[in-house]
Amino acid sequence: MVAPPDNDVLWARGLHYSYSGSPALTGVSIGVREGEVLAVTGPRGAGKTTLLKCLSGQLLPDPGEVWFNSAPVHTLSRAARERLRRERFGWIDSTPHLVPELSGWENAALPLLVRGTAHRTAKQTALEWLERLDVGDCARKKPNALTQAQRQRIAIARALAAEPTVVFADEPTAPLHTADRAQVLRTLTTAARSHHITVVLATLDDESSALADRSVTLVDGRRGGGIPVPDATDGEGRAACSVSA
Ligand SMILES: Nc1ncnc2c1ncn2[C@@H]1O[C@H](COP(=O)(O)OP(=O)(O)OP(=O)(O)O)[C@@H](O)[C@H]1O
Repeated sequence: MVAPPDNDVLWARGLHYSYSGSPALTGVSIGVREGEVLAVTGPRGAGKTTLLKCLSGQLLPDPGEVWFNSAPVHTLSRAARERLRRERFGWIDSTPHLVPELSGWENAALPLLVRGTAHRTAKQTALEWLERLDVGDCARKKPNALTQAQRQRIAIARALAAEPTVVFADEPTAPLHTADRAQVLRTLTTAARSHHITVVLATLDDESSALADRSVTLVDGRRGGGIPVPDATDGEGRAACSVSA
């Protein structure tokens, strides 16, 4: 086995994945640098979600290798991969999956409470993240009293509140109105950068990938040509990186 480069928080080589014999990834290799926001773009069905699931240990590539912080993920047991996901990764889906019985802040605090964070600290942290995502007024409401956009902002707060090493965001602004999309995505990327959280963002949308440091394209389960983001600077003035082939 070839060891991954030290500065890649995630590194994957030769990823293949098929659903019942139908290929979704056919030999994708990718490195994700620590602290970067990497956009994975490509048309519907290109394999973006499957790639994020392989990188996050939800799916096991067959064959293929995934390394996190220079340690192999693809050889871990299911339980060890679940623990890794719980402790080091966050996931934002294209639709918010909140626990209906819990209030907004309880949903946002859930990963912290599961980790054993003190109740008071978990609540305080969750409330701060809800404020940052402009849903502070939803803290005491149950999901069924909220709009889809409010629920999605809570799901984003939940993913960030636990300050994971990597957040995987699979078309996270899909349920939002166009006017909300850029603002929520900017909040997500700015917050992630200020907390040194790496983001792998699957998106169909050019506006979203413009907020990333780097962009890679999938076409039919393979890497297409990468598009360097010409002048992607965020509020902190971070410069764009070029694509690694
Ligand atoms: N659970 C599944 N069972 C069978 N086929 C699947 C499943 N999930 C994805 N696929 C197929 O695998 C291929 C890649 O899908 P994937 O969802 O990874 O692509 P995507 O780029 O994320 O697409 P989208 O933008 O539509 O979400 C597609 O052909 C899709 O139909």
